[in-house]
Amino acid sequence: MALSFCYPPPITCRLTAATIRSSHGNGNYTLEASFVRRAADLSDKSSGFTSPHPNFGCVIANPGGNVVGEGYLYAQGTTPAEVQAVEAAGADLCIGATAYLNMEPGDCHGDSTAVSALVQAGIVRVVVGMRHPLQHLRGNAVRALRSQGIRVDVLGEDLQSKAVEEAQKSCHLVNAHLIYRAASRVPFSVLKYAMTLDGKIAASSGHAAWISSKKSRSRVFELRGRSDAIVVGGNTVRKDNPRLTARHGGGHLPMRIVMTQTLDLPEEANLWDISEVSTIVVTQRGARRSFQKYLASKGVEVVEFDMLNPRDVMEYFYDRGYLSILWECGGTLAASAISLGVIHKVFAFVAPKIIGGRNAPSPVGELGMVEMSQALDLSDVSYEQVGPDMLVSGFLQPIPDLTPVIPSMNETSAIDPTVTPYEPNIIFFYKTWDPYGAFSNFSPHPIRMPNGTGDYVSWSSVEHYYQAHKYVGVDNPQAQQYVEEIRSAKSPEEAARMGRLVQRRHPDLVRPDWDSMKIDVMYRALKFKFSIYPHLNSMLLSTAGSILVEASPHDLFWGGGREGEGLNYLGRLLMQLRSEFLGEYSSSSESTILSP
Ligand SMILES: NC(=O)C1=CN([C@@H]2O[C@H](COP(=O)(O)OP(=O)(O)OC[C@H]3O[C@@H](n4cnc5c(N)ncnc54)[C@H](OP(=O)(O)O)[C@@H]3O)[C@@H](O)[C@H]2O)C=CC1
Ligand SMILES: Nc1c(N[C@@H]2O[C@H](COP(=O)(O)O)[C@@H](O)[C@H]2O)[nH]c(=O)[nH]c1=O
Repeated sequence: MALSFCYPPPITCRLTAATIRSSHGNGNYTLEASFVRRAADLSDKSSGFTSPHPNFGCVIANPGGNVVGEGYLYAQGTTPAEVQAVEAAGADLCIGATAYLNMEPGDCHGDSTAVSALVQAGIVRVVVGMRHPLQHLRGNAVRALRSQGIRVDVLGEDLQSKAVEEAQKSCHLVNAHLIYRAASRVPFSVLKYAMTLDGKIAASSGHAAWISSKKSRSRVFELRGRSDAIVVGGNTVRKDNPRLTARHGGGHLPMRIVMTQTLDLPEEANLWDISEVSTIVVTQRGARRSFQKYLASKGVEVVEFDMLNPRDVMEYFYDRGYLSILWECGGTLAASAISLGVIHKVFAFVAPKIIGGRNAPSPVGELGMVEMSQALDLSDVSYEQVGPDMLVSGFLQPIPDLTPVIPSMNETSAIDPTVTPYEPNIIFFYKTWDPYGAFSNFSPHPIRMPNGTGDYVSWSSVEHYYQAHKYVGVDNPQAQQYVEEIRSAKSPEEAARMGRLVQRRHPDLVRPDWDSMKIDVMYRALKFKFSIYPHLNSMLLSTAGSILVEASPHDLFWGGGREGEGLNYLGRLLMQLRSEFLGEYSSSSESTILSP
C-alpha cells in the first residue's frame, strides 16, 4: 500500500462555498447521481470472481466535475475502494474534490481506513448512495466524516430528485444481498430456472438437458459465481446428476447444497466429488445413517435437521455467514421455499420451445392459490434477450427499506440501554465486515516476516502467510512455485482457496511437519500483526475478560464450530497473545505456544 493512514486523521482541508455550489450543479443533481451510479457499477465488478461480500465503489471528481480517481473492493480483506480511488487520483487532485460512494464505508478494523483516506487526501465533500445496512456499522462513517468537517450528503436524506432516486436504486441493487440479509436474517436467495415456452422445466420423463441455450447456461455460471452456495433437491440429484460448478472463468466456486428428506440418493454422483468444491447434504434427523457415513467417507458434510424445511435451512446458512444463495431446484422444492418466504428474486430463462406433456414438471409446484388475484407480483422486473432465450428477472419481495427498521447502534442504545453492540463475555468474529472483523486472518493487514535466510518478505494478510507456509521448505520446485503463487494471490480468500486446493490435490507437497508446526506459523504471523498495528493491538486489549471465538462453522480446528464443537485455536492464540501483551505471561512462559 503506497499510503499510510494515521488515526485519528488530521483535518487537512476545509469546505469552501464555491466548491459546494459548483459540485451541486443545477440542483437536480444529475451529475452527482451519475457519479454515484458509476460507484455502484464499479462496486459490482468483483461479483462472480470473489465470494459474495458487501460491494463498495468510490469515484472521486474534481470541482470541475471530472473524474480523477476510481476504485472498488475486490474481495473481503483487500484494499478499500476509497483508498484505491485516492491513490488513483494522486495527492494533488484529491484536494477540494468530492468522493462519491455507493455505500457508507464499514469500519470493522478499528482503523477507519476508508474515512482516514478521504480526510487525509483533502476530500471536502462525500456523497453517499446509502447508509450501511448492518446495524453495527450504520451511521458510523457518516458521523466520523462530518466530525472531521467534511460535508456528507446521503442520497434520499440530503439530496432528493428523480435522478437521485434512480442512483439510490442502483446502490440498493448492487448490495441487495446484504440488505435482504440484514432485514430478514436469512441469506439473499435467488430462484433460477429454465423453462420451455409452455412452462415446463423438463419432459414428462424428467429429462431436462437442455432447455435453455448454451449462452443462457453460460449466464448461469456467472450467477453461480455470484453466490455462496447452490441448492438443489434430492430429486434433481437423482434425475440430472448435476455438477453445479461455476464454469465461467471466474475464481469463485460456490458450495453445493442438497436438500433431501429421504437421503435416498445414488452412491455415485458428481456432487460427491469434492476435489474442486465442497458439498453439504442437509437432511431429516435420523435419515439413512449408513448412507450418512458413506457420504462422510467421501468428504461430504451431512447436517441433520429436526424438521427439514427451506426456512430452517436458510437460517442455518445465515448463521454460517452466507450472503447469497442460488436455488437451482425443481418445482417441488421451489414451491416450498417460496411459501416459506425465503426466495427474494427470480431469474427465469424462457426458451422458445414447446415440449408439452401433462405430467411434465413446471418451475413452481403447489402454492395453494386458487384465484389469479392471489398470484405473486414481481417488482423491478427486467427483460433481456440471451441468445434465443428471454431472461425475465424480478424481485418476489420488494427491497426492504432499512431506514426505520434498523437504526444505528447509537440510536438503538439510546432507545434501549440494555442493548450492547457486542456480547460482553464471548466475542465471536468471522467475516471481515463483522464487529471485530480485524481478528479474522482475512483482514487487510499486511505483515513482513523473516524467511529462512534472514530476509524479510511481505505478505498481504495473515491468511496468505499461513496458506503458503504449508509448502515452505519442501524440497520440490513445484512447492516453491505454489508458495510464490499463494503469496501473490489477489486476496486472502484466493490465497485460502489456492492453499486448500493444492493441499487436497497434492498432499505430498505439504511439508511433513505441517500438523505440528501450523500453530507456531499462525502464532508468529498473529504476533507480528497485533504488534505493528497499534489500533489492532488496542482492539485486542479492549477485549480483556472476554472469550474470543472464531465463529467458523466449517473449520473445526481454527474455528469454534457451529455448536462449540470446534477447537477454536485462532481464538485461543489471540487470547494467548492478549495475555502476553497485557504482561500476564512471565518471560519464561512467553514462548510457550498452545499445543494441539
Ligand atoms: N429446467 C430447470 O431449470 C430445472 C429442471 N429440473 C428438473 O426438475 C425435475 C425435478 O423436480 P423436483 O422433483 O421438483 O425437484 P427437486 O429435487 O429440486 O425438489 C424435490 C426434492 O427436494 C427434497 N426436499 C427436501 N426438503 C423439501 C421440502 N421441504 N419440500 C420439498 N422438497 C424437499 C426432496 O428430496 P428427497 O426426495 O430426496 O427427500 C424432494 O423430493 C427433474 O426432472 C429435473 O431435471 C430441476 C432443476 C432445474
Ligand atoms: N435443464 C437446465 C438447467 N438445469 C439445472 O442445471 C443443473 C445442471 O447443472 P450442471 O451439471 O452444472 O451443468 C440441473 O441439475 C438443474 O439444476 N439449467 C439451465 O440453465 N438450463 C437448462 O436447460
